[in-house]
Amino acid sequence: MNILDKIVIDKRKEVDLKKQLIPIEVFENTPFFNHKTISLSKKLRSSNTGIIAEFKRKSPSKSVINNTASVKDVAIGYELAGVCGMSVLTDEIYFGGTLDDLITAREHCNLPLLRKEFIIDEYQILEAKAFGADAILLIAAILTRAEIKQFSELAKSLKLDVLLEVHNEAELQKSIMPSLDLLGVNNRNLKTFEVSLETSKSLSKLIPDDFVKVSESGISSIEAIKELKPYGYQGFLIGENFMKTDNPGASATEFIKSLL
Ligand SMILES: O=P(O)(O)OC[C@@H](O)[C@@H](O)c1c[nH]c2ccccc12
Repeated sequence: MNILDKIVIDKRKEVDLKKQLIPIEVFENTPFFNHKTISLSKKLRSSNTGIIAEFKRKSPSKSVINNTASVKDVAIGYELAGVCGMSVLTDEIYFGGTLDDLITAREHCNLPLLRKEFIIDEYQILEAKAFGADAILLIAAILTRAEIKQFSELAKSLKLDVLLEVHNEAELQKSIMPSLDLLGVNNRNLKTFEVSLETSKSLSKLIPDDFVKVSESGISSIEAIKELKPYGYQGFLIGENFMKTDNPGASATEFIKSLL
């Protein structure tokens, strides 16, 4: 069994348990549920840097990345740096994140917020909205086409943007549909953790122009971004490169300065 299979098994248990504890009516009555969302795709279309900066404490591939940074400081720092959006990991077991991180980020910045989660159930999409998200991630490797359609249509009805993540051509072909806003190519294979920017380069030509193209993972230099831009990428999702430093916000500031 690969790590992705394990994550999905644990996620199923977690969601089934939560469903028994918190009914969706609770989400529908939260202040953020009817809040106007900020579109990540629109922001990326009009940006010349396109950085989506992530809050990530640990990961299965790297174990601890940053145990001390506060989500409040990082959200404020990322916004000051001029990033286009912030991605907040909410998976606890494998990434050390929580839904509280998402709401804390919401309270301290006006950036479009992506809930970074292994979504396998509609419940998590309602939850994302209730905790202040503007966009959700759907991972093609763990969903059928029917699920991608059902989940993305629900997200759209809640005015959430949808970032669909693929890692190869088959995942991309099975996923293309009008209810998606952003198409992300993960340079990291979630089953083996191998990272290569070539994945973004080779899949770019297969992504229709109506989607905002995002290159995800393993981006640690300005050169990488300059290399990827000619392939049509308008979004660059960066986690570790900022989070591994003492001051992720300041690192993002430096990065963006040298990009402009
Ligand atoms: O830290 P990196 O290599 O810059 O990667 C960030 C982000 O792309 C990565 O965290 C990620 C991309 N897709 C995911 C799906 C689930 C969990 C995490 C991810």
